[in-house]
Amino acid sequence: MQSGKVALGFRQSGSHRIVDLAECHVITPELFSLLAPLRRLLRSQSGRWAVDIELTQGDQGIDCGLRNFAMDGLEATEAVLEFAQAHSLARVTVDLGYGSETVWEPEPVTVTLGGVAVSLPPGAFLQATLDGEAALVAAAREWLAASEIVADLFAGLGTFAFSLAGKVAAYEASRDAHLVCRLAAARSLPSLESHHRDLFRNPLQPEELSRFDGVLLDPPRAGAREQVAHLARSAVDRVVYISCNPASWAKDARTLVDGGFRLAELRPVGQFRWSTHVELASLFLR
Ligand SMILES: C[S@@+](CC[C@H](N)C(=O)[O-])C[C@H]1O[C@@H](n2cnc3c(N)ncnc32)[C@H](O)[C@@H]1O
Repeated sequence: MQSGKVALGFRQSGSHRIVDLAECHVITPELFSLLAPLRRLLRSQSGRWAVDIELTQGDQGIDCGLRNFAMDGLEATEAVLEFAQAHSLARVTVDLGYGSETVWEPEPVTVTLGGVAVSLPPGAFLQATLDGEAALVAAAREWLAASEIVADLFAGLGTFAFSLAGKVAAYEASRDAHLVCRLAAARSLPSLESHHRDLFRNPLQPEELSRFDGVLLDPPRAGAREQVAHLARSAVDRVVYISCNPASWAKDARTLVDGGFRLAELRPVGQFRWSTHVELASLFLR
């Protein structure tokens, strides 16, 4: 955004250039319909800004997070509130470098995971699309149907944990995500326990893993080198590995195979249409 001129869209592949979106067949029509009003809102701000905008469809409507957005003074604040009200947004948060500040949230925002409403912390990780999420969850449910107690590692808000049939112990490093998962589980799914844990620095040890008859992991792009090394040395014989990065998945898969696992099934999930990005759902057995 530069003195009244606004380019609103995604970055061009391999570049910092923003491609100003005229149409988009990737995001949902509901999200796309917000782009014109967002352009008007951004145009009302003075100066040169690179604003990061995050739009999420929650149970109550659209959650809009604005980062590096100068909401200085009463007029700017009123413009944001009018924008939120006019478009029936579920929430607007503004982050000027000190964390997300909620400026509009008539009702607490939730997302429903496995039938359970879970509070949505601003900026929390969610799978990018509902159908991508459904395909990944279906694979996990199928492969872990007979498991009585499952560890869900890198669990986030509980996308998988709330959808699995047996008892689940969820492990997650983000405090916000762990706390909302714990709260929703206490209210609606007592068979789910949520643990706050950094699995890079403090992965589950082979003896801790021995109480599980299935382990699901869904790490960030870097993969889960330390955790997978412990899994390879554990007594666990069923691992469901969900990955957003085939390169780190391949390295971790090598470690599992060297530890005696075989790759029983692999399902690519094209969650990001018209991109080369692919998610993997995989089942390792021994
Ligand atoms: C790809 S997301 C998956 C989240 C969840 N499984 C889902 O489908 O919504 C990876 C998750 O790993 C968490 N994470 C990142 N580094 C971590 C670490 N060192 N230990 C534990 N969790 C971590 C992130 O906060 C994020 O929630």
